[in-house]
Amino acid sequence: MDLLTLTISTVMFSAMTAAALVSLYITNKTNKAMCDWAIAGVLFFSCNLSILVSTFFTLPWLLSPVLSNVMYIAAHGFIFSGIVRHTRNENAYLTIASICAMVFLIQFAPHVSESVTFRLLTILPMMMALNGLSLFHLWRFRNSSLGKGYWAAGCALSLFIVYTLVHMGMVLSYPEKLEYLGDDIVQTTNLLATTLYDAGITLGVIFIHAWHRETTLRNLSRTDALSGWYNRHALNEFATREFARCQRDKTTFAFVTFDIDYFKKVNDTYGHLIGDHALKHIASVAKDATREYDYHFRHGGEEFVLMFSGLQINDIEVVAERVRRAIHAAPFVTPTDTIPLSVSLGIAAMEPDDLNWHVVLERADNAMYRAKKGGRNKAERFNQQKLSLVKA
Ligand SMILES: Nc1nc2c(ncn2[C@@H]2O[C@H](COP(=O)(O)OP(=O)(O)OP(=O)(O)O)[C@@H](O)[C@H]2O)c(=O)[nH]1
Repeated sequence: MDLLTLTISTVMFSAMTAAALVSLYITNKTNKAMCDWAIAGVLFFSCNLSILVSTFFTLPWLLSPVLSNVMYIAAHGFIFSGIVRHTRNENAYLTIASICAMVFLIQFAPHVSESVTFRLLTILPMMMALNGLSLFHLWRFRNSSLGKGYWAAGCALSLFIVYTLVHMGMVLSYPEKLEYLGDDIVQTTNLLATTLYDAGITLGVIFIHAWHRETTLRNLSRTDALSGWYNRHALNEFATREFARCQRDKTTFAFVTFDIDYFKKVNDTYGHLIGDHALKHIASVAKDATREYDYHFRHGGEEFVLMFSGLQINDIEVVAERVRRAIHAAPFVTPTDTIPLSVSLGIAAMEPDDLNWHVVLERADNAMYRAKKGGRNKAERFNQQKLSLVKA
């Protein structure tokens, strides 16, 4: 393929990737990372276009190569900024502005302004540093919940960093052959590598975006909108998995269920809106009284479920009592009133012949029922004999 055809293909390809990134941003304008990546796509396209135009017309030196190089570095900078936004919710505009200013000014330096080789040898390391920072960020956050979406962008960045080193090697090996445009191996390889990088990084950021959406939707489908705790659907998923794991590892598996006492009275007296706020309040106090890695579910209405694995039953009783006390000690305060709240709790652990988690939950519910019968605002552990007495 001759260089002109290759250049035209590169321009067409970058136009398509820019259009894809801009379209993705338009479908979700709140996604700031995608905004940065869309800008990067447009900048890559503009650079490639300026190379194509300069094959037909002699552009002013300030436009090509000076501004063209600045745009190319800025494009890599916006990829980096999008990654920083995605992982840390910050932008990297100051870094981009500083590097672009440096690239702009450096091209006026005596040797650099006259020589393509010098220009490349100053710009390529900066580009490599930007891509290295992007890669470092993805690597640092690889174990986060969104980390699985990073591998494609990580591969594209790694390969391009390796190529940049090769490019620098070629620039040093053939300095006399380097024309800004010309039918030589450096130019051809560079256009091919740029196109491949464009494809790789575009697929990479689209994959990050898609994985983010997938994770958000999955979390939404598992979350109860009012309390922010997991919902019934998630209970089914996590309890099935944990029960099987605990049975296999011969470790403890237990539920603590709790229900708000006289909650109907709260709704009847203050209305459902205040009732909803009271529910949120209870969820927040109970969550603070337990550990981050315990499982918290809203089972429905005003009933909540805590799930524990690997914790001794006596320790679970201590946690249940802590939850009860914390809720009792934190009445719900409205602008006009202070509403005292309490909960009744039931505790039950897995027994050796249990076939599934449903029976454990049923026992915890029975124990909770006993706590209600026994005066409320208390925690009861499941006890077969006492249950018979309650039922009799
Ligand atoms: N505001 C609000 N109320 C709810 C929600 N879900 C269930 N409830 C209310 O919770 C109340 C439950 O009442 P009951 O089952 O009679 O129990 P209780 O009044 O708490 O009495 P005990 O449990 O026996 O102490 C009902 O008034 C339901 O309408 C909700 O999402 N928001």
